[in-house]
Amino acid sequence: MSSERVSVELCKGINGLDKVVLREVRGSSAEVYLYGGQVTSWKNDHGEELLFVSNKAIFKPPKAIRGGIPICFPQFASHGSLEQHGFARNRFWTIDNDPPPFPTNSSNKAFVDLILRPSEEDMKIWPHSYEFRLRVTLGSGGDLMLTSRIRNTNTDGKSFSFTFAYHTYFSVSDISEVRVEGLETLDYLDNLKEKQRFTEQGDAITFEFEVDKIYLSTPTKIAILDHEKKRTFVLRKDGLPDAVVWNPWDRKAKAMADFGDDEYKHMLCVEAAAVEKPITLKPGEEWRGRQELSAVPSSYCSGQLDPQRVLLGS
Ligand SMILES: O=P(O)(O)OC[C@H]1O[C@@H](O)[C@H](O)[C@@H](O)[C@@H]1O
Repeated sequence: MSSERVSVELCKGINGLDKVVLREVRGSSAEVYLYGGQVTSWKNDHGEELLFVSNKAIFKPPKAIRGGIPICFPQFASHGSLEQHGFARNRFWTIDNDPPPFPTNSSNKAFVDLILRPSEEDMKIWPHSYEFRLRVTLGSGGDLMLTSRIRNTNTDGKSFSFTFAYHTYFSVSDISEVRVEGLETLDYLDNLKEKQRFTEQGDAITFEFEVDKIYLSTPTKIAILDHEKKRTFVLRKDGLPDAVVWNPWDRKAKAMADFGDDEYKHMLCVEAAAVEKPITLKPGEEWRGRQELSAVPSSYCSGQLDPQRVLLGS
């Protein structure tokens, strides 16, 4: 799994949990815990951490790791009868050494393939047979790509439906200096208002209090601008029409045992998701959902991403 250009190493992480470390030749890296199939670190070629993981994160089952990129499957949040965000994030995944071929070319890239199949206990709470294959790839420019392939392997002829999210926690310098572009004017369901539907106003999204919204039918590209860090995250997605934006703010932060009281200032979740319309698979069918993250240095001032706004002077 390694070449002279890139490396992929299986080693022990916190509490002796297995993790895979991906390294790219220019120095960027990523870490993936087999517990949860969860990316917990993504660093650029200066060694700067780009994802948020709480200082109070508990790296111990059954609690999901607070930060990085938890996988929400087969249920997003409380949109169903399963535990919050489903169970994939607190199961042990295994390395898949012989995955079916991928259409994308991963040569010269550091990647790892993981797989999750249901245990007998899982079948009691969600009575479906599936294969969930996750490929995590670190691109040559340090981009981080996650591709999920979920296949219905039921032998009883039954379809199943699920909701899904890559629950990405971005590390930001100061939440009050952050804006999200690409979600303006869209409809969203507000989790803080009994999932009622509203329409976002025209401006880019900024943060002054708790936010927990599911934006619907979003564009494939969303930008998260961190003015203080002079960094822009670009999230590209495929197969995932929705985008969740979450920051717990101070009151909810205090209520979470595995999250520091002030840490809400330094994180923002923007989650490529399929929530409003669950994905349904017949036996033998496979679904794919892809998220690609890049972090680019920027000197963006408000509105510079959109030349139209600069012209209008708003
Ligand atoms: O604490 P958890 O289960 O990891 O969930 C964190 C948050 O995850 C977000 O995706 C949800 O929209 C929020 O409602 C939820 O509070």
